[in-house]
Amino acid sequence: MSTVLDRICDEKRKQVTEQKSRRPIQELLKRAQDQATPRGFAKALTAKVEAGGIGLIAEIKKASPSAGVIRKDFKPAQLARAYQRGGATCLSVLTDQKFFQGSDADLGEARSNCDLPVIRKDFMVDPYQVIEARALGADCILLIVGALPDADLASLEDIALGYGMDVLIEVHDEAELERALKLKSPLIGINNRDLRVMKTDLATTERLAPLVPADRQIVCESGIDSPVDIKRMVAAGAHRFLIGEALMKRPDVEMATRVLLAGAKT
Ligand SMILES: O=C(O)c1ccccc1NCC(=O)[C@H](O)[C@H](O)COP(=O)(O)O
Repeated sequence: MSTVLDRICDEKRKQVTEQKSRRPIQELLKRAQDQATPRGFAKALTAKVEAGGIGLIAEIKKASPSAGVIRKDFKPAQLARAYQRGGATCLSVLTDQKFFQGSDADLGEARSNCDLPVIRKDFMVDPYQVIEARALGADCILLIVGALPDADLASLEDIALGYGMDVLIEVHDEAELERALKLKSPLIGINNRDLRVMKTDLATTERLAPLVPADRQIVCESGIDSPVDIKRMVAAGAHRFLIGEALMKRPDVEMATRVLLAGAKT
């Protein structure tokens, strides 16, 4: 039976084929080359954690397959500024249109309105999208182990690293973690959301975190809703967090970010 992740990736493959005929790769390569150096996504997270803080990747997410529309008043520039003022270390911007109601323009708008490093949160299945991410200014990309064979993961990772971008490698179980550890990137995202059945369980991080070697950095992803959740995940060994819905559903995103981070400290 096909899962939501399968459907999203199939759709991506179709979109990329269309995009390649509309915008030739040469044009993208030139734009990617012309971008300023990436802002240092992993480095910013590590600096925050080494200073004793929580490395928060705050997500700009209008809608999702699991929640439907999360935020009607959706202005990426304002949200980016609010997240930065609230104490986020990095931003995640969902650029998928069909399933998340995001866009490439959201990424540009968010990034140009703050100083934070930004991950292009999308479903990468083709080198074209990685080059496109850099052409849009992204500082990091996401690779989902469950979506791609090892050889594709390695080649997409190499392209991103070649541009000086960081790569967040996302896993959901032990077998995917084993495959992730064959790659070069230190950032290992443990997704608490099972993308096959759309259920979220923080016990996923508790189970997998002890299996992540000390030279890799865990990013705890999805389903974090409160300071209590953060403290529970810190106890499991995670100090970097990717949080979307819990912040996006609050009218005052800056205050919600502050409250979450302050509560996690006490
Ligand atoms: O969020 C979804 O419903 C979803 C469905 C299918 C594929 C990916 C999905 N989410 C992407 C993410 O990784 C999350 O947006 C991110 O981890 C933040 O999660 P949350 O804090 O629970 O919004």
